[in-house]
Amino acid sequence: MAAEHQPIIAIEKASFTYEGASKPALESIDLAVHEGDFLGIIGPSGAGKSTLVYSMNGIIPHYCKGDFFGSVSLGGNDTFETSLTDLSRIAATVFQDIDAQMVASVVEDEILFGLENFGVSKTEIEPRLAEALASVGISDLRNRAISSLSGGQKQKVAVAAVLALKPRVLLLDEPTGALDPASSRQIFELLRELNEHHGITVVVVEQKIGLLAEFTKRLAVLAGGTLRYCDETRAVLRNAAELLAIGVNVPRVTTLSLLLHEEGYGIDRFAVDVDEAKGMIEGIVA
Ligand SMILES: Nc1ncnc2c1ncn2[C@@H]1O[C@H](COP(=O)(O)OP(=O)(O)OP(=O)(O)O)[C@@H](O)[C@H]1O
Repeated sequence: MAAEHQPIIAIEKASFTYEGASKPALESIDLAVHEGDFLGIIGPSGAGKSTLVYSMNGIIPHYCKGDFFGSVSLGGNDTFETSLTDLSRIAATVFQDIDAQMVASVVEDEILFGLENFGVSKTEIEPRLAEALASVGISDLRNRAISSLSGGQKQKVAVAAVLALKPRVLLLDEPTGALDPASSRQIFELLRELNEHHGITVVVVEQKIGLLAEFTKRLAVLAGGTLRYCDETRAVLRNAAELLAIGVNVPRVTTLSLLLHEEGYGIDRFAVDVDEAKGMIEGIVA
């Protein structure tokens, strides 16, 4: 296979059991993410979503103790054989608890910290810092105290700090968990911009199904440590009854399609957005 066609993340038969746990958090996961993908990961609480992110960025097996089977490669490097430092040059992670992730008290210092740690040369630091702030749209926050920022602004600082490191993959674990709907949407608009115009592969764990439906290209559904679906977002969402049964929400228009189908309206293709729902209802009325 030509190198450019190899997935940037390739997970093969990966299983992981945390030390002391009675059952695996991940079981026999096969998942390939190609460069340019925008993959959403969803599943009920305890499904293994964070564990899957940790296995993509090398925290598993390097940092979390437990039994790891199978293989994961990141940018063609086996995560088992590659140091966390080298892996972090390929994939940058924005963790669930951004307050715990922040190390500095002022925005520009937060970004400088990563650049200095990565050994970026002095002449390159300023342009990278300015570019990272600009690409996230927060150049005006450069000298602000992080403690004075809103949740959405902090999330953008966290994204800028990892973008300055020029990763090929951006991994985010519930980046909108603490945000209101408008700020959540802004974060996804930013992720789309980074994906479409900067060529960054995005993998995001997220509970807000409306955002996943609108912004992601593909969706992976985890439940009980196993991968139940992984396909184009719209194709996955059409499995409305199955998703609801495993505790995953679907867009409201998809639930409506399911209800109409159960009422005997013969819906053969469930709507996943408002336009499709409009077409479906016009069809029924006609
Ligand atoms: N450090 C740990 N030690 C032992 N078990 C753990 C540890 N971290 C997670 N687990 C267990 O592994 C399983 C998967 O957890 P994980 O955090 O990956 O799920 P999740 O889908 O991200 O959940 P949530 O949506 O609640 O964040 C759960 O059963 C959890 O209790």
